[in-house]
Formats: sequence, C-alpha cells, structure tokens
Amino acid sequence: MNYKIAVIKGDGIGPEVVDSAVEVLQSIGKKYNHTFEFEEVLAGGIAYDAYGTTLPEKTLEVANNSDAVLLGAVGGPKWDDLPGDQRPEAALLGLRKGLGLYANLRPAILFDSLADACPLRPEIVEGGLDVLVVRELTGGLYFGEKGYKETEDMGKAAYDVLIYSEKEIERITRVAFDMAQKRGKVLTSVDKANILESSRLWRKTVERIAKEYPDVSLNHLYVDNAAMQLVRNPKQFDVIVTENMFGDILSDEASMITGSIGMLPSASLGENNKGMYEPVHGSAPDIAGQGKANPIATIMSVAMMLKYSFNLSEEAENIETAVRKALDDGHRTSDIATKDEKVLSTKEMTQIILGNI
Ligand SMILES: NC(=O)c1ccc[n+]([C@@H]2O[C@H](COP(=O)([O-])OP(=O)(O)OC[C@H]3O[C@@H](n4cnc5c(N)ncnc54)[C@H](O)[C@@H]3O)[C@@H](O)[C@H]2O)c1
Ligand SMILES: CC(C)[C@H](C(=O)O)[C@@H](O)C(=O)O
Ligand SMILES: [Mg+2]
Repeated sequence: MNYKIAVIKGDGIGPEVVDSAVEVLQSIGKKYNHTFEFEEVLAGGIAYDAYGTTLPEKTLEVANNSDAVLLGAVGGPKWDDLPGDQRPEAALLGLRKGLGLYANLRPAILFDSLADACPLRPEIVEGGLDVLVVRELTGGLYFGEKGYKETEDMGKAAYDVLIYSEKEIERITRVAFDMAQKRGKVLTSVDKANILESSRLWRKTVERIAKEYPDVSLNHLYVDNAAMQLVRNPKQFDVIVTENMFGDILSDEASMITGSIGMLPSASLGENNKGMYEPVHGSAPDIAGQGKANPIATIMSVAMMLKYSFNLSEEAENIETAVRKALDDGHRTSDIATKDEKVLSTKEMTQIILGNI
C-alpha cells in the first residue's frame, strides 16, 4: 500500500527525532513492502522565520491531504516574546483544531529494563507499568476566549476561559471507554468537580456515558489527588481520561515514571483515521543540535501511526519489539542512562533500533 505522510519537523530537537522516526518508517516500508511518501512542510518557529507565520496555509493543506501527520516539536526561546497567537505553540493548536483531533492518546509504559531509570522505588513499579492518558485536545482553557481587561482596583488583568460542551465531553469519554474496554477495563476520570463548573458537567456526562459500558469500572479523582496517586501508586491506573490542561500536566508526570519524557509517544485522533503523531516532549532547547535527544518517543509515535491510522498492527509491533530489544540490550541515551552506562547519541540509538527491525 501507499501512504502519504505530512512531515513537520519543527524546532529544537524536532528535526533530530523526526529524522530518526522517518528512517524507521522507511525500514518498515522496505521490510513489509509499503510505500511511505513523505512531504515535508513547515510549522513553528522555523516557519515564522521563513514566512512570518508559524502555521502557513500550505502546511494545513498538506496535513489535510495526507493520511497521517508526523510532528517533532515546536517552540523555543527565540520566539517566546511573540504575541500569543503568533507563537510557535499556537501553530500546534491550529493543527490540532484544524484537523479535528480531539482525542490525544498518551501511553506511559515502563519497560522492565528501564526500572532503574524510574525515580520511584522499585517495589512501587514492580511488575511493570502501563497507563494510558486520554487527554481531551481541542477544548478547555487552550481554546476558550482569552484576553486582557482593566479591573477597577487591581489594574490590568488577563483571562483564559475554561469551557466544555457536553458533546465535547461525550466524544472523548467514549474514546476513553473504548480504550479501557480493550485493556484492563478500569477508567479513571480526572477533574476538579469540587471547584469548577466545567468539571461538574464533565463528571455528570462521564457518568451518563458510563451506562453504555457496564463492563468497565469507572472511578473519579480530583486532579490534585490524581497527581499524588500517580507517584504514590501508579499501578492502580489503567486508562485516565481528563480535560486538556490536566492531561498536559499529568502526562508529563506519567512520562517521568517511564524513565524520561524522551520515552513518551502520542497519537492525536479525530473522527476518521487521519491522525497526528508526535512525542509528548517539547523542542528541548537545552540539548538541541547536540545529538543528545532520545528518539524513542518519536519512534514509538510512528508505531502508533501504523496501528491507528494505517491499521498495520504487525508492523507497529515490530517497531515496539525493536525498541524493547535495544533497551533490553542495555542501550541508553543520556536521559535514561544511569550510573556508568555508556551514553549513545540520537543517531547511534536510531541505528541500534534499525538493526533490530
Ligand atoms: N509538542 C510540542 O511541540 C511541545 C511540547 C512541549 C513543549 N514544547 C515547547 O518546547 C519548548 C521547551 O519546553 P520545555 O523545556 O518546557 O519542555 P521540553 O519537553 O522541551 O524539555 C523538558 C526537559 O526534558 C528534556 N527532554 C525533552 N525531550 C527530550 C528527549 N527526547 N530526549 C532527552 N531529553 C529530553 C529537555 O532537555 C528538558 O530538560 C517550549 O517552547 C515549549 O513551548 C513544545
Ligand atoms: C506546546 C504545547 C502547546 C503543548 C500542549 O500544551 O498541548 C505541549 O505541552 C504538549 O504536551 O503537546
Ligand atoms: Mg505538554
């Protein structure tokens, strides 16, 4: 089969980790006789420098006309002083909204051989860890009305509105229940229903949808407690569903349990098979251009692309097995290396994984 992939490398370590993932896709293509056609387009700071806009129309058009999108990361100190709607990060939100990608899957899996890289005590993560964060991606604080206003006695103020409709909550809840049904059948919905009106609607809606999934056990946690429970006893979680901002924060926290944020992939999905695949981490300006970035999050993101957008489960598993073997054989980038382990560069780790495909 022929698959068209829009490639958006972005800023910082984005190009380094995307190059690794593209090589992995090419190798899978050769092995299984698929043609992956890549079209590179710009978004983020690099697009701002080239065209004066972080999300050129052509980028959205190519993304829309592709079977899937592969994205590195956007942003960096160079563009931090731009107005909010012109920042590189706004391009990412534009892509998510523009492509209708409301469901963000962020699986946090602790590989056995990385137990040493996990900052939690061994007995807390014994037997492995496999948590899926299902993050709502096109609503909430990120997309509500925002702006500035003058107050009477406190001077200038800024605001971001947190708004969720029932429909938005229903569709992400269904995605989470569907996922839980295929996994451990436990769903934890995370909100702040003791304070936020939007969370009270969230909880009520999740409970209503739960009636369609009697085989899945549902529980609710407030987000502050969920953040604590993730480090106290992460094994209690199977699937977590939550709104945009809480999901952003909890998935970074979950990533560290897997050893490093450099390990966590993601899939952003909508109503059809088209998805955008990106590592959970950012552009890591502190290590950009040094060949230090861990490419595994992006490589595992293309495994998710094969599974969710192209329905190529065997090929996806081949990538997962290749990554697992590289780790089992003791290969480490700097973020997951402990003590005296030899540290590999981005390219060296990629070569090891390619050798396992
Ligand atoms: N999806 C995205 O495009 C995305 C996501 C998060 C942050 N950002 C942007 O990235 C920039 C930097 O943000 P930040 O520093 O808060 O978060 P970050 O994820 O870029 O980096 C946090 C820390 O993790 C390390 N790290 C991240 N990815 C790594 C990898 N693959 N291998 C090894 N170490 C890795 C970094 O070196 C840094 O110390 C900001 O402009 C931010 O807005 C973009
Ligand atoms: C860069 C930023 C807009 C983005 C988000 O908050 O969604 C990032 O942190 C992520 O987790 O993908
Ligand atoms: Mg984030």
